[in-house]
Amino acid sequence: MQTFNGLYAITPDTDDSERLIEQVGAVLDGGARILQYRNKGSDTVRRLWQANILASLARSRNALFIVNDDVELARAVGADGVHVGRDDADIAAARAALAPGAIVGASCYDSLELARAAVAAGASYVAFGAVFPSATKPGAVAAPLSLFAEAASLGVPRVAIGGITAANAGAVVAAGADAIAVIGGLFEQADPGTAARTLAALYR
Ligand SMILES: Cc1ncc(COP(=O)(O)OP(=O)(O)O)c(N)n1
Ligand SMILES: Cc1nc(C(=O)O)sc1CCOP(=O)(O)O
Ligand SMILES: [Mg+2]
Repeated sequence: MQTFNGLYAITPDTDDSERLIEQVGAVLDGGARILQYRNKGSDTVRRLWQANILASLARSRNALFIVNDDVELARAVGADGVHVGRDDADIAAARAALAPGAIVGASCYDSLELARAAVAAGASYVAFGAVFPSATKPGAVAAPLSLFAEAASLGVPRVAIGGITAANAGAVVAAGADAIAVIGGLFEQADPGTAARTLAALYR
């Protein structure tokens, strides 16, 4: 797998494809190394269309492209991988459905035990969150930053998610997160490109 670290941008739910493409282009140009297509609201046709365009955009910037939840969509657009949580496909099934070497990321919430099990099941990276209160997912469980040091021995990249912004991301990086996954801290900002540049700089 190409080095998996840095700014991990996750798309907001939107039907406005034109704006989404413009914002994602700016975020990739700002230094995001990984892009996740996450869209819980649009219909299947629009999701396929958006995912295809964003996959090309990510490829053109040498960024990894991951699809949230939907293994079939990941296959259909030739994504680098998929991200699954507790309500999604299991890790082994996702891996079996994708090309050899595909990335399968796993949500582990606030649980080191879940992370150990995910790695044993073949996860390529583990994600802990929410590290800060998230307006995108207000009900998310709170995950302490101490998890990142505790998970160092797992031997896979550790991703932080939830409420991450330019104002608090330094603490997450200092705690040991290999990547910071961000929605609102990019796509709810007046200038997503500048926000991306600020967040990506924490890994340089
Ligand atoms: C990088 C990353 N981490 C966590 C999640 C959350 O996944 P999940 O718990 O399945 O919740 P939904 O995103 O599907 O609402 C993620 N998508 N990406
Ligand atoms: C999709 C998601 N998963 C979370 C978890 O804790 O597992 S928090 C979250 C929302 C992330 O968006 P924002 O950067 O706007 O807070
Ligand atoms: Mg999910």
